[in-house]
Amino acid sequence: MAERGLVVSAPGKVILHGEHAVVHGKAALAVALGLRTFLCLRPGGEGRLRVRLPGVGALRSWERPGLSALRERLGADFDESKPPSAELLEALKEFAGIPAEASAPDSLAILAFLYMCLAISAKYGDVPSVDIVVWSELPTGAGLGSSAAYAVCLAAALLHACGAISCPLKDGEITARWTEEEMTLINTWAFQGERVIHGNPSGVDNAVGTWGGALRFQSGEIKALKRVPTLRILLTNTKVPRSTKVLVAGVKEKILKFPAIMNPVLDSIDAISQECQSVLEAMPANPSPEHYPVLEELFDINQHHLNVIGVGHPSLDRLCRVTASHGLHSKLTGAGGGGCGITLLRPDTTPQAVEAAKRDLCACGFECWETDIGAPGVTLHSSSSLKAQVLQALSES
Ligand SMILES: Nc1ncnc2c1ncn2[C@@H]1O[C@H](COP(=O)(O)OP(=O)(O)OP(=O)(O)O)[C@@H](O)[C@H]1O
Ligand SMILES: C[C@@](O)(CCO)CC(=O)[O-]
Ligand SMILES: [Mg+2]
Repeated sequence: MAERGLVVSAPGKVILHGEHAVVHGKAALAVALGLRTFLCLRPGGEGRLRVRLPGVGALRSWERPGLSALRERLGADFDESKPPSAELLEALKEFAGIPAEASAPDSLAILAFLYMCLAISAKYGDVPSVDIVVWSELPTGAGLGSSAAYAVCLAAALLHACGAISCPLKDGEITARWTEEEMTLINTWAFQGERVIHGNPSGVDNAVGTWGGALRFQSGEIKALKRVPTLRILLTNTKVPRSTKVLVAGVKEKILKFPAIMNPVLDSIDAISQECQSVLEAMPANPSPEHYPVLEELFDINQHHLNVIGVGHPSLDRLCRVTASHGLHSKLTGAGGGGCGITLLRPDTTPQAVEAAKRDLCACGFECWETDIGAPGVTLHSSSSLKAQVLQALSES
């Protein structure tokens, strides 16, 4: 590890279509957001590992011998090809003094850290004494993949600290990316972190956090979209809190209760993802308005489907009504139940029209912003290029 440490970052994501259905083997289309989570890893005090997570108000520190003893005791249970077992997570919670039914953001974040740290060091060798601080431009728990961006940053930093992946940053460079093979490894371990936080994730969010850009994800298969036009998306955070884990479990229950009713809905969502992909790939790089009616209609249909499978929320209905009154089409994104919605802006939607919609959305107590999509995936930064942000995060924790 470099003397002054290193900084890694990973983007959040927007799911255009396929949330929830993707957990059940259907296709999803997702794009990386221009909002990122950052992690700074620096050599730490002798014999200790320290983690500061100002975004969830957590600060923890452990003696390395205590962690090594725990790893020895549980070593056989760490297997990155399987979901972490309930017994293993219980043992980690007991060690960290986390309540058995923990679902608070700080508890889940610490649990994911401990799991990844011990599992990675069981496989690749000890994590040295380090100080870790994580900060984010993403709202936590709002549907923009904050858990996956966190897990991707942790995976990259811990794999790097153990020497399992290289340091691709050359002297004088500000950013660098890892090789395809290294990114596959980062993605595998980030998925394990997501499993600790989400219970039963599909893997789409960590795939976008790792690879960035725009991709189609189905049953673990990741394909970059052939061509993605410049899409203008307005993001709105209803600020209604929700848990992806709880929403995913609720959908599963509904499918088990009404399989003949719910499975066709999932098939229809799958068909929406296919149709949207075909439209996007047929569009020119700078699309003209005539391509938009189909994309808008697909947003509307999918939003109805997501309500049918039980992941809507009155705040999201309101968001859709407000944007519809400005001639704009919206759907929830991510797990739903509150959190964020996305609104498709046409190339000819005027700045005045966007401002008017934003004003009405803000009057509902929502927060909105226009953002870039198709951002790069997991990235290594020179720590000097992000010095101000590192100092700010340290002062907040
Ligand atoms: N910056 C962060 N620092 C530490 N933990 C974080 C951070 N961001 C997210 N987390 C962890 O991720 C959890 C939120 O994950 P959750 O999956 O519910 O929401 P999301 O990932 O933002 O939305 P979605 O999964 O719908 O895209 C938090 O409770 C916390 O444990
Ligand atoms: C709701 C979900 O489909 C997307 C969350 O961003 C869950 C997942 O795929 O893991
Ligand atoms: Mg998540």
